[in-house]
Amino acid sequence: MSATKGLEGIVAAESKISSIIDDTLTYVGYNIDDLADNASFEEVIYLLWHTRLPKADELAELKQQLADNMSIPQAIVDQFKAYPLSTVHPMAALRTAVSLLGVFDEEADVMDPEANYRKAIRLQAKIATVVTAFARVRKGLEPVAPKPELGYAANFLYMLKGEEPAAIEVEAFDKALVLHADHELNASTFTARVCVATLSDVYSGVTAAIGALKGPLHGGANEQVMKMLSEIGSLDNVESYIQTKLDNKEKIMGFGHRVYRKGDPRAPHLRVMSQKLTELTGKPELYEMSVKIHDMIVEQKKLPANVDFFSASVYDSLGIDHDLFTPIFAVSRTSGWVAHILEQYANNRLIRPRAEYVGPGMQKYVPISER
Ligand SMILES: CC(=O)SCCNC(=O)CCNC(=O)[C@H](O)C(C)(C)COP(=O)(O)OP(=O)(O)OC[C@H]1O[C@@H](n2cnc3c(N)ncnc32)[C@H](O)[C@@H]1OP(=O)(O)O
Ligand SMILES: O=C([O-])CC(=O)C(=O)O
Repeated sequence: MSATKGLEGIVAAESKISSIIDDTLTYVGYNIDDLADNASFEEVIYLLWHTRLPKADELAELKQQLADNMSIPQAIVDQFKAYPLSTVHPMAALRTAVSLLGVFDEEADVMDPEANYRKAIRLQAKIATVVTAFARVRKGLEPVAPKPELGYAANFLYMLKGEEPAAIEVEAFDKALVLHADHELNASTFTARVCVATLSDVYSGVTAAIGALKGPLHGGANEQVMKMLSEIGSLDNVESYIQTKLDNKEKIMGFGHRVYRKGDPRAPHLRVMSQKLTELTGKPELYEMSVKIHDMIVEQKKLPANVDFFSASVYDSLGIDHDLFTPIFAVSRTSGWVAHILEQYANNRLIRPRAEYVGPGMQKYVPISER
């Protein structure tokens, strides 16, 4: 037995949900470019959960179900108020709150497919409220109740800021949600599947996935990209900052990918949005800096940008706090996690690989007094 470091190239599950073949990403066979340009996030949720696009009445029903389930237990808001708010990261708050949602869901451990689907809707609906409520509570503000007549993306921005977003903001945010919704067997989705393959519950699977997404090698990279852009500060500083990092053999966040070689097909969509939004908000330098970084990394490291690189300047342009970028990724990816969890339950087998033992050979126990 010999180990493959990082399970690179190992096919660990069959899935009908999304595929990456020759650098092309599809959700259920629909090209991500097509979906990014045409589908709403709610349509994508339906697609991932039912492996087909919804008809008009089915989409209306899902939107209604999401709107009806957005409120969260007051106990979660009260918990937030008790946190050390100046230091707690929103991803830690989210991880804990999703676990708490499970505590308050009477059906949490009911394992039939209908109950699991109802939980999927509740979780997808409430996770937007959880993230926005935490974002407000830590600023000493009260959470804003969702408006049932708004779509998912608009409601998120409304609950975050307390005012209805402009159409262009909704369009950009909705597209970002579509682009982040699913991605084959990425680290957090794999984590979710491993968790529920023990027949643990949906909330445990998503809580585990949030923990995996939090790391800077995965979803946490978008916040780190913004940190880097803020540190660089101006177009003039890009070259020396990036060159120093490269000379020191440091990783540049938002670049590289385990699966894509030619490039992440989501990045060009985010790049276009970044250009448009930074111009609109009067911060075109942020986009120009991003492009300069991009060109240096592509030229010197031959590494293309991944989904996290241009999303940073997109979310910044939408006036979103930088440490909320990864929680927003989680809000979108919940749709994919849940799709994979339901798929895992439908054809389950415990996921239990082996480890190649590389420690010492057989040893004889030595009493503590003789060590
Ligand atoms: C949503 C997402 O999760 S997308 C990914 C988000 N993560 C990031 O943007 C973090 C930065 N990128 C990375 O760390 C990596 O590219 C990963 C984690 C995404 C993929 O990692 P892996 O497939 O394991 O590649 P690995 O980390 O082994 O890198 C291979 C080589 O490329 C280099 N490399 C990879 N990414 C980068 C980068 N962003 N900057 C500089 N060098 C890099 C590594 O240093 C390594 O070089 P070496 O062979 O000389 O040691
Ligand atoms: O697939 C991966 O390894 C990471 C990624 O891009 C994602 O989860 O969107």
